[in-house]
Amino acid sequence: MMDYRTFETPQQVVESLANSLVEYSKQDKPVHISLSGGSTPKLLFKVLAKAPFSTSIEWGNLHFWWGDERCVAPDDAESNFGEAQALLFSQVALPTENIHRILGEDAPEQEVIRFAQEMQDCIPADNGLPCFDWILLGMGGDGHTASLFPGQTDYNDQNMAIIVQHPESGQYRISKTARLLANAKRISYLVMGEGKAQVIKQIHDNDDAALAYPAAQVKASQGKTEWFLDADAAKLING
Ligand SMILES: O=C1O[C@H](COP(=O)(O)O)[C@@H](O)[C@H](O)[C@H]1O
Repeated sequence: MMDYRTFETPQQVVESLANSLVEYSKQDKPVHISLSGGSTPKLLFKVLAKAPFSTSIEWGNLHFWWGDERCVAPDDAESNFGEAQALLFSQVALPTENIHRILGEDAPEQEVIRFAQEMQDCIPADNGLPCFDWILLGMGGDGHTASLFPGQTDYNDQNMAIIVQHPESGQYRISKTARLLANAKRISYLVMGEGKAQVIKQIHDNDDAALAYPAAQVKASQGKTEWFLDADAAKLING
């Protein structure tokens, strides 16, 4: 059973996630968080960059990673890291060593190995795999999540990270695998806007196994999975 949380406005959705981040940061230990890319998390980054969140979060306890990265330079407009850096990290007291970016500018064949090794070295393992405390994922209009696309995702891939080509643009990306994502303690999908409402309805109404959407399939196998939606994204599931 999926946990759907619907909020009236995008601002309310991201404030709820930001409050979770405050709580995580108060734990007296390093907390490993994986961010989503694309356009949806921009508002979350902007809200976190301002008071009260910018000042109440204990940034030194938080370690940030990404579910996927485009193989571009960090200052490219397409860079998932670049977006978070510009909107959030440059505005708050986060130690630079707590930013674990995927090096999109490096050769993907080498970077996919280096990134996997960094996760293995830094993140406590469970079931023989790094276990993230919290993974935030987005969902594309085609039901993809991270850079796991419908029709080209191997849910049993034993690697931690893979090189992927975007099915339409051909852009190279590095993504966490479905198996690694599913090993997280908590997965929260952040989905906003009317353009995603139809896919949300399908995921809500159908058995996950019947759907080809990676966003329907990738769930925390031993943890909790939630959907954080604004009213527009949820408009076809809320009577
Ligand atoms: O390509 C990507 O798309 C998804 C969704 O992006 P959005 O722009 O519709 O929010 C995102 O979660 C993923 O990280 C990204 O690389």
